[in-house]
Amino acid sequence: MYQSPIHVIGIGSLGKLFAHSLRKCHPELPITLLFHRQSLVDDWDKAGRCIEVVRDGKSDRQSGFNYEYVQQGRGEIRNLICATKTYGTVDAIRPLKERLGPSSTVLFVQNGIGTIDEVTSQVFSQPSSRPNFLAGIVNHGVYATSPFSCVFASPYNVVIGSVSSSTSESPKSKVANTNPLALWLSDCPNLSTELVSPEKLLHIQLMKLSVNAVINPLSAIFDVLNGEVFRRTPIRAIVRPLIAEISAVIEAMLRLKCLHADSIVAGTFAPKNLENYVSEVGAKAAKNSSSMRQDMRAGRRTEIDYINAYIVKQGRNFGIECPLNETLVRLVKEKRLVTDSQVSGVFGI
Ligand SMILES: NC(=O)C1=CN([C@@H]2O[C@H](COP(=O)(O)OP(=O)(O)OC[C@H]3O[C@@H](n4cnc5c(N)ncnc54)[C@H](OP(=O)(O)O)[C@@H]3O)[C@@H](O)[C@H]2O)C=CC1
Ligand SMILES: CC(C)(CO)C(=O)C(=O)O
Repeated sequence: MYQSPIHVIGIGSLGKLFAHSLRKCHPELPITLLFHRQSLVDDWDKAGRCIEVVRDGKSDRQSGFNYEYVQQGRGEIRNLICATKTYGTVDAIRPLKERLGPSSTVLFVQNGIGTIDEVTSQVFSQPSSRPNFLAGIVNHGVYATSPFSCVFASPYNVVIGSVSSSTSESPKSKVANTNPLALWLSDCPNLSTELVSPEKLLHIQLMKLSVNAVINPLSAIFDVLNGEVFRRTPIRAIVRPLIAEISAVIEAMLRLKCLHADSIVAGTFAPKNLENYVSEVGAKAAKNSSSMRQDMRAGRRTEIDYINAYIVKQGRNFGIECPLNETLVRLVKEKRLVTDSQVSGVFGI
């Protein structure tokens, strides 16, 4: 029944959730976990070769996975879920290049935008060698408690669609709802997956990018929970001009893309509407500590290159200056904390 097994690379919080959800819903589906470190083989044995997901305090352990050490793996990969952090994507996909081809599908489940362009140009520069690319926008909240256990802390939904990189032609598969990987995922009750057209996917990706470009860096440099970004007057003062930059860049991108995608709803990315949307999400996730704040606090690399730096880069293509985004990129990269009284000096507002 299942002719095309699934491989998962990036067995972190989301990788575990996706593998566990697929196993639970499709007990017969062959699922292979791809380990990039030899130590994961020992961790896997210690975990009893199970993935544990804890939801509402209840633990559920799923077994029956295959695993491969990436360097030793052989054979075609038909379906791949890539759940690495954005900045680790090219390094994760490159060793799999010879195993992926035009009849493979790769689903990227990541925040931000830009990884598919990098994978296209740095790994699959020949269009004839390129797999189908899907992107998943994940609105769930999951965190890992050990190498093969995680807590499904805030369930919401996943949106999946076909995507084309800006350096390639239009998506090979116009709709995700004929793709087996997308269909298997959409069967999983835990994931609440919606399959959408490439146009709608882009629209939702840009909405999520806007949210992440405001809440993530501001919560990180001021070291506050999400809700404080919209409550604290000095931080709020940055939100409006920051959104004006984001809006100008996204509208320029859409004007270009709308030649091909006229279903994108006009006006959604106008500054006022975008501000309302971003603050609504901020209110819903007010008590969350953003992923960027957590990364910065832990001294880890952040995903700023795929969020605000992406906006700065796109802005340059359209001749749009983005000084606030540039400042945020710099501060986050320097892991610099800012106090309320430093706002006017640092941001010039
Ligand atoms: N967690 C969440 O709730 C959500 C996350 N996201 C996004 O999803 C993406 C993944 O996030 P998350 O699961 O939290 O991240 P994690 O850091 O938990 O997982 C990433 C995993 O990728 C592994 N990895 C790193 N380099 C490679 C490589 N070269 N080959 C294979 N695996 C590699 C890491 O292993 P190692 O331990 O060696 O670093 C780690 O296990 C991010 O873009 C994030 O923003 C989006 C929405 C919600
Ligand atoms: C929506 C938000 C800001 C929730 O915390 C998020 O996606 C993140 O932290 O990366």
